[in-house]
Formats: sequence, structure tokens, C-alpha cells
Amino acid sequence: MISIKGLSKVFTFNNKKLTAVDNLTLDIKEGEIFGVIGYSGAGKSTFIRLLNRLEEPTQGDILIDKQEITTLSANQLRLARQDIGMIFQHFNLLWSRTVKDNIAFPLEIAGIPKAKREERVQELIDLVGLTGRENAYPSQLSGGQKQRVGIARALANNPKVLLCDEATSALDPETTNAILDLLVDINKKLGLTIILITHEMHVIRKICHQVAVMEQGKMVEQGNVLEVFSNPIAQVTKKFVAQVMGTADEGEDIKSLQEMYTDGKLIHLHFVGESTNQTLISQIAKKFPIDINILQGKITQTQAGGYGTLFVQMIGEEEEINKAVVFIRDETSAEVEVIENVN
Ligand SMILES: Nc1ncnc2c1ncn2[C@@H]1O[C@H](COP(=O)(O)OP(=O)(O)OP(=O)(O)O)[C@@H](O)[C@H]1O
Repeated sequence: MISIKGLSKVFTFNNKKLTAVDNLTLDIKEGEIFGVIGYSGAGKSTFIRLLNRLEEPTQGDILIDKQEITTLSANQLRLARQDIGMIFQHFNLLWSRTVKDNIAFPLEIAGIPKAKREERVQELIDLVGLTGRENAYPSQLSGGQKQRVGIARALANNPKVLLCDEATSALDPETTNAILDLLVDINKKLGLTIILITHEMHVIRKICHQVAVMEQGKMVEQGNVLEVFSNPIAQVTKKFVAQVMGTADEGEDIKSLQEMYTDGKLIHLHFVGESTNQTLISQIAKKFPIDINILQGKITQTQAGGYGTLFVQMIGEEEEINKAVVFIRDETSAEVEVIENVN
């Protein structure tokens, strides 16, 4: 669907050159939610703005739905942009226009007749959950409602791709979740390909299928979200994963658990994907005459399934505990590690 090759952007100011986007090559599949994460200054905004040429690339190719974006004339680009919707951190609404007139704006530019426009606007208002607010002005709306208007406006011309530039960064956590749910809903209903940039791993965890990590203009790591969560390689990726999993100092956690729980065995369980859906703990409790004490853990959901770790203490006959560990290792998809045998 989208194929980017050797994409670079060099800014020149005060006779100095700054490479904001440095030779990026990546592919994005149709219907995918693709997240790019990085700290401030990594080049995320520049990258996403290159895709619809709000920023002109210095070098490289951008193929969107078989169309080479970098060589389009101004007129061709205007048409191509109807297939590439965009939403922004600060919404970029027209303050003197009502909700419905903001959403109608791109339809007016595309020359859609009034009756058809009104029908489409109502459809979009219903889709984004703003029914009843048609005649409100942006200043009368909450942040979440403003972003809903932004989303409806971006979808007005039935784009194939939606670019989201830090779309939830100005919103509180609850509103962020509601907007992210709406994006997933739209992705599923319309099969829309979504590319988003963010500095929050929570956003990636909650809605993305694929993630790329950006640092100093380069993509330093890329993969499906579960893979990257399970096995972050770059230092910057490890920091982002720790943002949602709190695993930055697991070594310290293990040490203090060992000191606090000295009976039986301390077990570290690691779940990836489907395995979190299994009723693992209750199965073990039923099958083996041991007690299981849940000590610490975090399991979180991604678009591809759950991911997480759990520390438990197993108390009982050593032979039974060993059988339980073998059962988890051989019969389930969870990974199991015995931290310490105190007995
Ligand atoms: N128009 C411009 N002229 C010169 N330098 C720019 C311009 N736009 C961005 N930069 C520089 O390019 C680098 C990348 O900026 P960019 O805004 O793309 O990063 P970002 O990851 O989106 O960060 P933030 O989230 O803070 O916006 C930064 O060093 C920035 O100062």
C-alpha cells in the first residue's frame, strides 16, 4: 500500500544543515495501523508531513497506492491529497465555522453538490459520535469532540490513508482512549490504513499493529507490536517499552521478591499473544496440590493479543511444584522460569 524508499529531509538554516529524516525505507500494508514512536526532535512530525508533501522531501520515493507522490505536480498533488486524510495535535479547525461546516469544507473544495455534501456530513457526524452537535462552534466543544470533528473532516473524501500527527497528545487520558477506540473502529469499519506518530507507548500498545522507533531521523527498530514489546533491542525501544510495562528495573524487583518470599519457589511467567487468554493459574491450582500466591505482574493488551509477565510463588511439595512447572513449559504457550528454589 505504502512503500517508502531512501526518504530524507535536510533543513538548511543559518548556513547549517540538519538532517531531520535520514534515509528511511519502509513498507506499510493496506489496512494496517502503523505507529512511529520517538522522543521530541526525533523527526516524527517531519516524517509524517513528508508523506503528503506538507514538507518537500530532499531525497527519496513515496509510493502510496501505486502513485509516486514525490513527482506529482501541484494540481495532481491536490487530487492525491483527497486520498490522504490528516489529523493534527491541535485539531486545526476553522473557528468561525460550525461542526457541520468544518466537515463540509473539504467536500466544498472537491466540488461536491450541496445535497450530497449534507448527506455525507451527516454520515460522518454519526460515524464519529457527534450527533446533536452539528451546529456547535469549535469553541463550544471539548478537546475530544474537536478531534472527532478533525477525524470526520479528514474522512470526508473517503481517503485510503489517514495520517495522525500526535492526534491525542493534547487530550487527557480518558479522552485519549476514546479517540483511540474511534480510530480502531474506523480502521476496522472502513479498512483504512492509518499512520500515526506519537511519543507515548500507550498509544502504540493500544491500537497499532506495527511499530517503528525513530531516533535522530532514523528508524532504529521496526516490527509487529508484540515482537517489539517482547524483545526490544535498541536502548531507546527498551525505554519506551518500560513506559507501559514498568520493567526497567526487573532485576531489582526480583531481588526484593526473593527477600520477601522465602517459601517454595519463585516463578517468573512470561505471556505473549494468545497465552494470556488461557486460564493458566486456575488450571494449575486444579491439577496440582500446591498453593499459588500471585506476587507481582503486569499484563497488557495489544491489537495482536496480550503481553506481560507475572511473578508467582508456588508453595507445596517440591515434586508437585516441579510437575506444575513442566506442565506450564510443555502444555501451554507461556514461558516459565524458576527464579529460586528456597527449599
Ligand atoms: N522547518 C524547519 N526548519 C529547520 N529545522 C526544522 C524544521 N522543522 C523541524 N526541524 C528540526 O528537525 C528536527 C526534527 O523535528 P521534528 O519536529 O520532525 O521532530 P519530532 O520528533 O516530531 O519532535 P516533536 O514531537 O518535538 O515535534 C528537529 O531538530 C527540528 O528542530
